[in-house]
Parts: sequence; structure tokens; C-alpha cells
Amino acid sequence: MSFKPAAAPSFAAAAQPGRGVAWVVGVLVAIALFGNFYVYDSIGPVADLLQQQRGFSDTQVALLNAIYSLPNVVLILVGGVLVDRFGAARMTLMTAGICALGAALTAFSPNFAGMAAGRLLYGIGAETFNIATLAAVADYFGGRSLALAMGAELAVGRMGSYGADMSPTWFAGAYAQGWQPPLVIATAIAATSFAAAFGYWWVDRGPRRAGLLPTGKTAEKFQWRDLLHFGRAYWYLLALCVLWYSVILAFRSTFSIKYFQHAHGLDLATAGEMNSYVFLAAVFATPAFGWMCDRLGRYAPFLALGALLLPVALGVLALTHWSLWLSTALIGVSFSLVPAVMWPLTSRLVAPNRFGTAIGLMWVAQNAGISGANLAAGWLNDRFGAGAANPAGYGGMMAFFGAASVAGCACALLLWRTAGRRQHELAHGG
Ligand SMILES: NCCCC[C@H](N)C(=O)NCC(=O)O
Repeated sequence: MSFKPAAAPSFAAAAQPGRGVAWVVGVLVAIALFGNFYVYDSIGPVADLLQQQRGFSDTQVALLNAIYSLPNVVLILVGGVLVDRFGAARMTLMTAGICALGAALTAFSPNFAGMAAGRLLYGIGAETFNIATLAAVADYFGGRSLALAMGAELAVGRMGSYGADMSPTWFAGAYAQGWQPPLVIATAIAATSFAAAFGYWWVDRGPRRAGLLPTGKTAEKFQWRDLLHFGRAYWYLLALCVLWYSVILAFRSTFSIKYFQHAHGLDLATAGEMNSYVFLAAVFATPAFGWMCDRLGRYAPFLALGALLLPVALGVLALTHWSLWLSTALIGVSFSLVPAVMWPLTSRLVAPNRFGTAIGLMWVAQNAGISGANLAAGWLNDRFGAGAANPAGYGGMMAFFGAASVAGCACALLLWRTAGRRQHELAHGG
């Protein structure tokens, strides 16, 4: 089995596609990513409506996002192999199609099982889609501004998340009609993502036929024993990745809007808007923080700072009546800083020819964590009867997120102690 996860810029083609074509591909992939992230975050804004109008429990709402991650505990590795085998453009197109079908099934299903099947289908497509789009950027920008191009693509994806949170304001008429029209809008946006993926596939045929793109023949053989041979610092990073993403995604993408409505008395549009600022900040701050760390040549201390801000923000939210702006700003900095540092730091802690395996393993564990965190939070809310009539019932969920984020912060500090010296951050390790 070969495995060349796309994030690894492991080739430097002698001849490359022209800059013009690269930019066209970059824009098309960005549009496709925007749509993909919008659909991921489309459940949070309708969570309260799903409960009021369809009688869903919090566990059911949680399952709609957990089921995205569940198949990817295995599929990420398969997805890497498929991208390798069939090329980034074909896999982007194929997975964008699966995502659009999943979004449609979610929006038009008459019952919970159908909606869950739709989110499952969407999840099956989406994480491999993420790998394929990273591969697309590596194909066209490898050897020239790759980090900046990847940062910019991630930033456009975050705009999709921002759009989903702003949708109660932008599409107030649709939300006034109930839970379904907002999900139909998400389906239309997924169709646009598919159209952009089709455009990318179309443009890509020329350079690929001209032999200007990697063929996959250089892919490394995947060896199971490779998984065990990373240094200690890598395992701290993996643990942080699991804990931090589990909290941030299960909270921000599933429950925060509903929590703001019930525990802090905001209406749906204002709650969505408050949540959206975290994503909006990340659009600009993620590339800026990446640039700053590159300039300073320091990563681990900033990662520790980003990881620390998450439990502080959750504490402010759960234990005080201070302005929601403060916790939003703290989470916004954390949400921008941690991804900006995590992926470049990974490339510094592992040897270049093991970077792909390192990322693949991190995403496998991360998906298991996100899934588990969503289900645990939903179960806790149901167990303690959380809702508009009982805001205190959210205490269990907030304590759980707080504890997980403190554990993540401890991993970041251990990482800093283990491999956070300037000389470590310059060198490739295990
Ligand atoms: N689109 C939301 C889920 C993305 C999960 C993905 N495995 C990942 O970690 N992406 C990087 C990021 O910071 O979003």
C-alpha cells in the first residue's frame, strides 16, 4: 500500500504548471473549500430549531456532527491512498460530489435516520476532500509560497464557517420558515463547491497530460511500524491535536450557538453572529500568526499560549457574567494561533519523508476525538436536562470541555519542555 498524504510537499517538479493556471486552480479549490466548511458548520445554527420542531435530543444533534468524524477514523488513511492513486483533481471532484449528495440527503430526509445517513455520507466525502485539496495546493504551489498558499486556502475555508454562523442573519427569511430551508441553502452551497471542483478537474487535465504534475510513483510505501517510531514530542502534539480540536469543534460547530441562546439569553441571529467572529478572526489571524512564527523561528511557546487561552475562555464563559466579547476574543486567538502553529511545527518535529504519515495519524486520532467529544457533550446535556428552561444543565458539558482543554494545555506545555528549544524547532526529528 502506498501512502503519500497530500500535505507533504515531497516533490519538486522540474517543470511546473504556469502561475496563471496555478492561480485559477487556487481560486477554484478555495471556492470548493468555502462550500465544504459551510456545510460542516450548518448544523449548529439549526440545532435549536431541530429540537423545537422535530423534537431531537442533544444526543441526536451531537450525532449529526459526530457521525461526520466516525468513518474517518479509518477512511483518512484510505483517502490518502486514493488521492495518491487517482490524483488530487479526480478525488476532489469525486468527494465534492459525495459531499453534495450527503448535504441533500440531510436537508430532504423526513426523519432523523435519513439526516444522520446524509451527514455520514458527507463525512465520508469531506475529510478525503480536505486531503485532496491540500494535494491540489501542493501540486500547483509546491516549491513556491506553499505555506502561504495553504494558509490562504484554510482562511477561505474559515470564511465558509463564518458564513454558516452568519446565515441566520443573512438568510433570516429562510430561518423564519424552520429548520429545513437553511439546510437546503447549505445543499445549494455544496452544489457550488461541486461545480468549482469540476472546474478544477477540467483545468487540471492540461498540466496533468503534459506531465507537469506528480504521478504518485514516488509515493512512499506505507509501513505500519513507521507509526510507532515518532519521538515523544510528536505524541504530545498528537494528544494536543486530539484534545484541542475535539473541544473547539464540538463546542463551536455543534453546541455554542444553542448554548449562547439558552445560557446567555441571545436570540438565534445574535448567537450565530457572536460565534462567527471566532471564524472571522481566524480568516485574517491564522496566516498572520503563521507569518509571525516563521519570522521569529519559534513555535512551541505560541502553541502553548494558544492552548492555554481555550480553557481560560471556557472558564470565563461558564463561571462569570463578563461580556461574551471577552471569551469570543480569547477563543478567536486560540482558534487562529493553534492551527497556524500546529502544522508547521509538525513538519519541524518529524522527518520530511514521514510528514504525511504523521499528519494522517493525527487526523485519524483527531476524528475519533471529535466524534467522542460531540457524543459526550450531547449525552451530558440530555442527562442534566440542559435547555432554555434549565441553563444550568449545560454545566456538565462546560466542565467536560474545560477538563479536556486543560489536558490539551498540559500536553502543549510538555511539548514545549520536550522540544520547544529554538534548536529543536530548527531541526527535523523522528
Ligand atoms: N472542516 C472542519 C473539520 C476539519 C478537520 C480536519 N481534519 C482538520 O484538522 N483541518 C484543519 C483545520 O484547522 O481545520
